[in-house]
Amino acid sequence: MTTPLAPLSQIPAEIVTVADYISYAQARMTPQAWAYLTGGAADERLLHRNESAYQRYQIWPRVLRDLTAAHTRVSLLGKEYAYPIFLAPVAYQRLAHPEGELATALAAAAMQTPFVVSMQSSTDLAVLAAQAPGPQWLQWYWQPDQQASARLLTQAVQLGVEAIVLTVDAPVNGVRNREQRAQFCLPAGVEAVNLRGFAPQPALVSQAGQSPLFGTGFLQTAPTWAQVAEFIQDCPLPVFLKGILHPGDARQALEIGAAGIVVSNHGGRVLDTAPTPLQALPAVVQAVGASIPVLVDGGIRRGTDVFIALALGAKAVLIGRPYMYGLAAAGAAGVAHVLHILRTELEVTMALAGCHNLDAIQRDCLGDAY
Ligand SMILES: Cc1cc2nc3c(=O)[nH]c(=O)nc-3n(C[C@H](O)[C@H](O)[C@H](O)COP(=O)(O)O)c2cc1C
Ligand SMILES: CC(C)CC(=O)C(=O)O
Repeated sequence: MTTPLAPLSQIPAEIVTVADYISYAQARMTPQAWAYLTGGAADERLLHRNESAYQRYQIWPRVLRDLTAAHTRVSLLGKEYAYPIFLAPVAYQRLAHPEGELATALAAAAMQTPFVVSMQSSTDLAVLAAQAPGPQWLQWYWQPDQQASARLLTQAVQLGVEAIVLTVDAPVNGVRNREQRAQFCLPAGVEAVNLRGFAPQPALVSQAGQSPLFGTGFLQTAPTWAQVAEFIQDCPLPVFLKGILHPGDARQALEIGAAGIVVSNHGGRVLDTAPTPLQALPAVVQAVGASIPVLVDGGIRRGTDVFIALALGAKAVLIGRPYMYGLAAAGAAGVAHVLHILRTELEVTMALAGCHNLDAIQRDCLGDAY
């Protein structure tokens, strides 16, 4: 087996797109970690559809508009962000780079954009808060251990976390065949450090003849609407729900007091036959109206993709794998460069589509989907 290369100390001039990072990232990870990072569920159809969905739209060029005061600022929950491209929660980032989440947090701070830290972060939340000054949100999986949950939430508030992003689409991992084939497991030294002290989750039973999931106790850790409503009510921070696709679920999220929604299929890692976020987005936006912000993630690889998502009603987007490619290839500099590439592409797209700010990006900027 070939040993992964060391991270790049300088970014080569030939890396000019997100896709250019892929081969550099792969050469710097073990095949097992690569399977975890890039894989999707089952046959990975959705993983590919998430990206190809963006190719169904065209963007109308509009000419001769005044762009002298153009900007990409976006207001969310009473705060202004420089541009609408945020970093999605990705677990165990020390699989990609020895500095893991700390490198990502430093890049996010330098690039002035929120980093949603995964609850399964391989770096301590306190270390991130102490060493990286940028806005941090915390992704959350509802936990049956209420005492440990309350302790972590209190700590997050004290550390200045600005919002909670409660992931609701993965009560159980999808069937991840690529990970299984690669026999992925966490290497020594990479663990969910913020969950130390939490009661262990029941294990899935996989003996022939026994129900592998139902009745094992595993789903006792899966929350219901009532538990999420209670969580939102008790939480001192605004709570986004991540992993909503159906407009009925979006309405229910609004009813129970969610501060926002992330339309997502978990990057194609849960149910391979789910709709793409881009397909689901317009109906979700219609269901909740202007009352709460709707964000979207999954398959965004170009600034034009960001533009299309905004035109279909998203307030901002999140990226997952793109910044992990940057992280694996070149640490904090790679993450920052990926953000810079996408931000540049978005601004160029806006200029060519005649949009001087994000409010100008509307549905009629797009040609019909085919
Ligand atoms: C390796 C990996 C780990 C992830 N870990 C989490 C996680 O801990 N919590 C979560 O809510 N979503 C997680 N996600 C999903 C991402 O937050 C996001 O929804 C997805 O990556 C977006 O799709 P994209 O990778 O095409 O940008 C993970 C995704 C990847 C690729
Ligand atoms: C620890 C995992 C459940 C993190 C995750 O959400 C993922 O791998 O997609």
